[in-house]
Amino acid sequence: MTIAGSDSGGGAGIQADLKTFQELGVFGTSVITALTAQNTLGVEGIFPTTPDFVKQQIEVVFQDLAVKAVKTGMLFSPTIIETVSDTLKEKDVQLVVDPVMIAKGGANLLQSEAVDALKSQLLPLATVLTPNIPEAEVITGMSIHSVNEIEKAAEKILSLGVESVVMKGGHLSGKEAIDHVYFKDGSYFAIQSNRVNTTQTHGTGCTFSAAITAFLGQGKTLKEAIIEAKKFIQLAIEHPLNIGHGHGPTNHFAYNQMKKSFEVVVHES
Ligand SMILES: Nc1ncnc2c1ncn2[C@@H]1O[C@H](COP(=O)(O)OP(=O)(O)O)[C@@H](O)[C@H]1O
Ligand SMILES: Cc1ncc(COP(=O)(O)OP(=O)(O)O)c(N)n1
Repeated sequence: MTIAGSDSGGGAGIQADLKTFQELGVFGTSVITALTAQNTLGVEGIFPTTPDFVKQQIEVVFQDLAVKAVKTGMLFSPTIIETVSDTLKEKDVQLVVDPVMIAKGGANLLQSEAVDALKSQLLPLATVLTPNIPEAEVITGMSIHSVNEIEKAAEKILSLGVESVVMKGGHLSGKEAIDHVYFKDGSYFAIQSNRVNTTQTHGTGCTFSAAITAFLGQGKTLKEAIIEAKKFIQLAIEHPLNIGHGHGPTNHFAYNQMKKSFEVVVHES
């Protein structure tokens, strides 16, 4: 299940999640928290769903279908976060939280007053949190520029009650795109791939977290799911569709077309 906003342009949000689920052979269900009028150039409008209707969508799906894993994306407001948290805490599922805050074009996809609810209500339910660097900075109140600061921020995030955190390196510079993964039990690994010099990165975070969710739903361990999701997003970025006039979407077909010839580098400590 994905609980997220709709991207009318199809590159991020619910649409990216369902395309990822489909490519990975997983039956996707969706709970829409907001409609956005959006394309590769930016977000032009946001129309949130009422919290009661968000709850109704979740309950109706759970009453009928055996949901194995859930991800959250754009949740927009404190009341939607409270509703999603209250509803999910009754369910026995693995939860991937992508703390979507600001779109690449600069639009606010999470009201600033919603950050407290995210931290206090949703994060304690998360199997894994997948912040990019700016999101990790908002959650921790720290500024993050080095691996040392990434580790300190991860410790702070783990203290909020999440089981594990993937500190995504997409927003840093360097020849490699490195994601650092920390677990509550103190274990750690990092996954490294070549940084692609491209503007075709709309929806990278949504696609990556949806792939983790799909692999968890198929029964992979969290570590296996994160590593395989990194392959999915790397191939999706490396083979862009080159559509639209702004930040184009990633290519959800690439993993199935090319995965046999590709591995990412995993560092353990
Ligand atoms: N230019 C890039 N080349 C290779 N991998 C990237 C690139 N940009 C992002 N990634 C990867 O895509 C995933 C999503 O990261 P990121 O873009 O930081 O998330 P978000 O969309 O939330 O900002 C991460 O695994 C990150 O390492
Ligand atoms: C409806 C919706 N949800 C999430 C996002 C942000 O997605 P993300 O994967 O972080 O990609 P960018 O916005 O950074 O390209 C969105 N734009 N719309």
